[in-house]
Amino acid sequence: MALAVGMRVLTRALLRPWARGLRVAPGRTGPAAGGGDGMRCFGSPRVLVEPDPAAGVAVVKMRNPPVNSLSLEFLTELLISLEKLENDKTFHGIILTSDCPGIFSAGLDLTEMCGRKPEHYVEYWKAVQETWLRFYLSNLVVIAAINGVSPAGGCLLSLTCDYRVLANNPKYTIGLNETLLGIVAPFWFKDTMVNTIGHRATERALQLGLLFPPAEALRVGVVDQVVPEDQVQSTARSVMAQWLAIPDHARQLTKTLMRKPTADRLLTERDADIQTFVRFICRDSVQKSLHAYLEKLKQKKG
Ligand SMILES: CCCCCCCCCCC/C=C/C(=O)SCCNC(=O)CCNC(=O)[C@H](O)C(C)(C)COP(=O)(O)OP(=O)(O)OC[C@H]1O[C@@H](n2cnc3c(N)ncnc32)[C@H](O)[C@@H]1OP(=O)(O)O
Repeated sequence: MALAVGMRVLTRALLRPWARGLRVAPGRTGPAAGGGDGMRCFGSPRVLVEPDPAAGVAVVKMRNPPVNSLSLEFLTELLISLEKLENDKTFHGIILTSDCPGIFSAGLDLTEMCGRKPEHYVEYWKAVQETWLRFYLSNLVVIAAINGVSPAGGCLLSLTCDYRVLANNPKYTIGLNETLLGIVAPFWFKDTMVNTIGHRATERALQLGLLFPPAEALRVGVVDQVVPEDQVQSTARSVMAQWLAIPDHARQLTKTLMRKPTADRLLTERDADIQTFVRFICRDSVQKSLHAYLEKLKQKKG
């Protein structure tokens, strides 16, 4: 039932004008294309997929410049790529990384949550929920190769993965910093963090809106490994090999066992969660905070 609702959201998204024609954008044969067996890179304007069929792995590169903010279009393209890889028996694992230098993802797109109509907020929030559910429950092994800063929704996206490798650069901070923007991480953001680093560490991190630099992120457990920047992709590949050596069905069932209770909470409260989001985001005080935050980002330049 829940899956059917999810499929409807995805199908509706695919029917949108900007989503048409996104299914396959054939490109060059990828450098990781498994020794020239002819499988090409594919993807969409904002998501580049480099398949390595010999290894059963695809590298999914986010390229929504300048900061990989998770706009409605971008989320839809990510979902389409994930679905395509899940439906292709060649692939058992994906490495999620960024094509934008120094930035993994700036999180949810603030312009999707500012000055729009309530109907837009409903549509946007459904896409955010769907992305979290799909990545969190994916049967594929998903490894995040975090090659840049990763606040809020960017951090959440990495937390849906099975393993996180972070580049050792002090600028590459990661965390759920929503409170700094005057907003609140929803319960399923919080649950995902609690499942990763525990209750007390989450309580502190979320209230203070902490963005952890690499050493701290490793210490608290937000990431599993910190490596020199030029070793992020190779490390993600070695880790992937280790995970893929486990019998798939046993690994998948274990993942489901671990994650389903958390996902079920959102699945049963999905509509209420949308209403809560829309009510919250429509508040004058919240809109003011978000506008001020966006302005601050813009003024930083000048
Ligand atoms: C009772 C409970 C109720 C709960 C109800 C729910 C409540 C709502 C929950 C919402 C959860 C929100 C999750 C989020 O993810 S919010 C987004 C958080 N993200 C951030 O705080 C990051 C902001 N960005 C930055 O810090 C920097 O941009 C960054 C470090 C990522 C990069 O810095 P850099 O110097 O390289 O680039 P610029 O800052 O100059 O940015 C370039 C342009 O990009 C625009 N930008 C940046 N981030 C975003 C964004 N997240 N969304 C949209 N646009 C973004 C920035 O404004 C620049 O634009 P211009 O070129 O036009 O100036």
